[in-house]
Amino acid sequence: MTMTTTAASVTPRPVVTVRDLTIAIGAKKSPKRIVTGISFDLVPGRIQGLAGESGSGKTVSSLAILGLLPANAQVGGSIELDGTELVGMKNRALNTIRGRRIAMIFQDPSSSLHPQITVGSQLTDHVRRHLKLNKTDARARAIELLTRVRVPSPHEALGRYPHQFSGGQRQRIAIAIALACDPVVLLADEPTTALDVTVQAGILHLVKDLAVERDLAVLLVTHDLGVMSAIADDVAVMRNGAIVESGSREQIFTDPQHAYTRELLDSLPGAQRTVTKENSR
Ligand SMILES: Nc1ncnc2c1ncn2[C@@H]1O[C@H](COP(=O)(O)OP(=O)(O)OP(=O)(O)O)[C@@H](O)[C@H]1O
Repeated sequence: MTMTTTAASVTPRPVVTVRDLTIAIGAKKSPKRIVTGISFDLVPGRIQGLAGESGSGKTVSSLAILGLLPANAQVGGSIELDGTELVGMKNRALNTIRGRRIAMIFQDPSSSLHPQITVGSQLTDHVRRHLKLNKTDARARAIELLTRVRVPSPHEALGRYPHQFSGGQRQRIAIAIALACDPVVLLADEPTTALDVTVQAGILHLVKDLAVERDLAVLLVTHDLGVMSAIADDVAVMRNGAIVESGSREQIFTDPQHAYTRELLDSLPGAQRTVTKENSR
């Protein structure tokens, strides 16, 4: 007898919905339009990619989700987190969401790590502040997180400073801090761009595994289509502040519809293009 089930085909409800997002930055009377009405969803357990060349508006869009745009930015449209509107939300309210429900990692892990504070203190201060854990529980949590992101010798790592780790390990530590409060959303902006190719794959697979095991909705921002094809489930391609095409990874990489997407794929070096296509099957 053949068993059929519909459960596997049901995509979970998005935790973040971005609708008609517009962003302009600059003087009130003549701001520069940077994002011109983009829409996408972030779904638990899935990785949504935002691709496109430098300056297309990827970073600005992800910063808008965190409410981290400069004061002279004008934001229109809607960004909902579990039904709560974030656009126009007061900074104080946003502060409780940032780092707690929505976390972010950046290209340069050093930007999320204090150079003069031990890794242990950075992790335990974070969980003690947000989760109100006592010292012992915070330390146990820090070790558990470092173990999960596969930082070698987690107990010793707690007493070391960021510069005593390699770039890849620093990014793992930044990921541990990002995960410390069990966020529902992870924004990853060029998380492997500063790393050696050999180190990149490990970080990408970690992000992918974490998305699945923690039901984390991930926004992966990168200009690198090789990175995108390695782990994204869905891809939106941005150009000049607009999304020109979006679809599943497979569709974007094997059957691109928009001329600009084809142009981006064609600009990849031959070998990488083959890998990228193979990754997406
Ligand atoms: N604070 C700001 N004030 C004025 N313009 C800005 C500001 N931040 C970004 N921009 C402009 O917004 C546009 C989009 O920048 P953004 O960083 O989002 O691009 P990107 O697609 O992420 O590219 P990259 O990978 O190079 O960061 C660029 O033209 C940039 O100069």
